[in-house]
Amino acid sequence: MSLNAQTRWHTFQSQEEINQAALHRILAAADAAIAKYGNFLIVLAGGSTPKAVYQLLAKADADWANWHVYHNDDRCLPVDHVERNSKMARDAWLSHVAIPEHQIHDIPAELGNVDGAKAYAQTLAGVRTFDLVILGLGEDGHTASLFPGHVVNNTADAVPVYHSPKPPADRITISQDRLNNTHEVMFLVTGAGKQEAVDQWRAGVAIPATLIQPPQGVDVYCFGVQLA
Ligand SMILES: O=C1O[C@H](COP(=O)(O)O)[C@@H](O)[C@H](O)[C@H]1O
Repeated sequence: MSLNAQTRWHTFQSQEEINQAALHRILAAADAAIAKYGNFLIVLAGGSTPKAVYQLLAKADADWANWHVYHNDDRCLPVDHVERNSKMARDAWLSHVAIPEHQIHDIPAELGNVDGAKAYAQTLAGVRTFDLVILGLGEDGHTASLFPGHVVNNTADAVPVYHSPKPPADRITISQDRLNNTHEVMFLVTGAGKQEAVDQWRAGVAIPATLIQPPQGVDVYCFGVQLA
């Protein structure tokens, strides 16, 4: 199957429509996984795009006791730094629901990219195929902390990132191969400045987001005008 055939584009007219659709997709994936496996393994995107969806999840009714939460990347900054992806997710959502603390797996990016990546690779060791990976798209086409021009590093499930073009320079990301080890992927693509990356993606140009090709393909939630 071609790359584009595995990329399903879902278009919406407003941010609120995207947020509601994403909310329902996440809750449905959770119900299905808990019915099948007894638990739900979700991997969160960072950045600004998913925050409103996380705020909706904070008010949702779900079987939180069976949710296990991971992050697709984080920035090497102090734990309580406003730019930490884990802080954003906790403030918007995770601190407001009854997911057991030991099932919230923050990336220990405060340890630095080498030690933090090693520790997170150990956290991921033996974890089954993820159920749902949520991803964002940067203006330069990056996703998670997989950046254009960087050598793809699949030596471990979590790997250090150096010289990120988007600050901070040091980061940790789940590797391409481990992100692809998932039943579902949902990209949330909104925000100014993403049009060029979307155009490249749709034209079949290789950008970091196109490294994500799990067996079931990916679903991209974006505005209709982005595809016009
Ligand atoms: O730096 C990052 O950027 C991407 C996109 O962020 P956004 O603010 O444009 O939504 C994000 O998906 C990634 O997790 C984050 O670390």
